[in-house]
Order: sequence, then C-alpha cells, then structure tokens
Amino acid sequence: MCSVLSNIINQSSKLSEVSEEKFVMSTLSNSTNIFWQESPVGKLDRQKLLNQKGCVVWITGLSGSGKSTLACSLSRELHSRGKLSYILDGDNLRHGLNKNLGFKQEDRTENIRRVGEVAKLFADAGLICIASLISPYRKDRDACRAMLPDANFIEVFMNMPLELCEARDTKGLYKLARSGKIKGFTGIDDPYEPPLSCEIEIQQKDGVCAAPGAMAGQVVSYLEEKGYLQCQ
Ligand SMILES: Nc1ncnc2c1ncn2[C@@H]1O[C@H](COP(=O)(O)OS(=O)(=O)O)[C@@H](OP(=O)(O)O)[C@H]1O
Ligand SMILES: Nc1ncnc2c1ncn2[C@@H]1O[C@H](COP(=O)(O)OP(=O)(O)O)[C@@H](O)[C@H]1O
Repeated sequence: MCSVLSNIINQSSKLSEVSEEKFVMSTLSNSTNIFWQESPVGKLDRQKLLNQKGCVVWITGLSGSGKSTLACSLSRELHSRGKLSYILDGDNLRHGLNKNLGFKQEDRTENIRRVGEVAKLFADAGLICIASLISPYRKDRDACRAMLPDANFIEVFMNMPLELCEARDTKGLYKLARSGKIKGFTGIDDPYEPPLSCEIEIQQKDGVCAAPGAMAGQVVSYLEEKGYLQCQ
C-alpha cells in the first residue's frame, strides 16, 4: 500500500515538472493516457550549437503582396550570415501536408493551425522558421502566436494595396476571381483582417515598394536588435 502511494506521489510530482503548456496540450487532445516524453537535448542546447535563437517570422498579407519574395530574400540573407532558417510557404504546403484543405473559412483555419504547429516545432529545433501564408483571420494568427513561448512570434504584415497586388496578378488568379471563375478569393469576395498590432509592417513609401533585399533587411535588423541572431 505504502509503495503504491509513493508511486502515485512520484508520478504526480513528475507531472508537475512538465510545463503547464505541455500539460494542456496533452489534456486537450482526443487521445487519453498520453504522457509528454522529455528529450535529453533541449532547445537551449540546439540554440547554442547554432548560435541563434529559434523563432517564427510569420508573414501575412494578400495574394501578390510579396510574402514569398520576402521569405526567399530573408532566407538567403540569413543563410549568408550563417543562420539556419526554413520557409513554410502556404502554396507549397497545400501540395502535401494540407492537400485535403480548400479555402472556406474552416479550412483556412485548420491550414493555419497545422502550419502554426509545424512552425512551433521548427522554432523548438532552434531554427528561424519563416511562415508565408495569407492567413486572413486575426484569431488564427493570434492562436499561432499563443502556441509560442515569450515573444518568439514575429508577425510581419505585407501592407500592400489591393490595387498593386491585383495589378501584379502573377498567377492570373485575381482576373479569374473578378470574372467569377474563382469564388471566395481573398480581398475580392473573401475577407482579409489586417493585424491590429504586429512587430513589423512593410508598406510602400510615396507609392514605391522597397526592393526585396531592403524588405529583408528590415526584418534582419529586427531579429538582430532582439538578439535572435546569436545565443549567449
Ligand atoms: N480562394 C483563394 N483565396 C486566396 N488564395 C487562393 C485561393 N485559391 C487559390 N489560392 C492560392 O493559394 C495561395 C494561398 O494559400 P494559403 O495557404 O497561404 O492561404 S490561407 O492562409 O489559408 O488563406 C495563394 O498564394 P499566394 O498568391 O502566394 O498568396 C494563391 O495562389
Ligand atoms: N518588393 C518588391 N518589389 C518589386 N516586385 C515585387 C516585390 N515583392 C514582390 N514583388 C513581385 O510581386 C509578385 C508577387 O510576389 P509574391 O512574393 O509571389 O507574392 P505573394 O507570395 O504574397 O503572393 C511577384 O512577381 C514578385 O516578383
């Protein structure tokens, strides 16, 4: 009896060592009787190895606003500085992980939730994870922010006018949406909710859009200033 009791006490003290966040993740799942498995090498160890801090740079904005262009330029710049990053691009993920999702509101919400979870894993691995998705709903982006500890979610708003995005129309999708051949296209007949407060906003100055390298420079400066590009 005594050893049963001490086992229970042992188990519950082990559980209390597990962070609140991890415990909540376990209890909210549909699975029962699952336990968090700790790993012998932690986030801090990995960050030291990489000399950087894991985080998520979340780029949101209309189709054609320049999300992928910024993601690519940022990733190149970080690589040239010896920093490890990885791009999660909405379009690309819809070829695999999210291939069963469409563009109705609940599908977009599930799309963002899954990418948020993947981004969280990359950040935990110590990488600078660059997520580039329209992510039109504020509550979905905020839910991803809430998945990450501290201030490790850096929201970048590509604040470009619809007219510019539509004029670019690299994929011809705006034209199809205007002619009614695509229904529920963001910015045309589907909503986009701009961030109320984000870490970085990228917009035109005097009607001119900065070059991709300059936009990436704005993000790199932020990461540098906040200490993400080193690990003491
Ligand atoms: N209805 C509709 N609305 C918006 N976008 C559409 C739609 N249908 C297809 N596409 C193409 O899908 C790309 C956006 O995928 P995302 O995963 O980023 O979208 S979302 O975050 O779930 O809203 C988007 O890519 P980007 O242009 O790079 O933004 C489009 O190419
Ligand atoms: N800063 C920029 N200056 C000039 N052209 C840009 C800039 N950013 C993006 N573009 C162009 O706009 C188009 C759409 O950019 P893209 O990155 O594909 O947008 P999104 O990923 O948001 O759909 C592309 O042809 C790209 O070359």
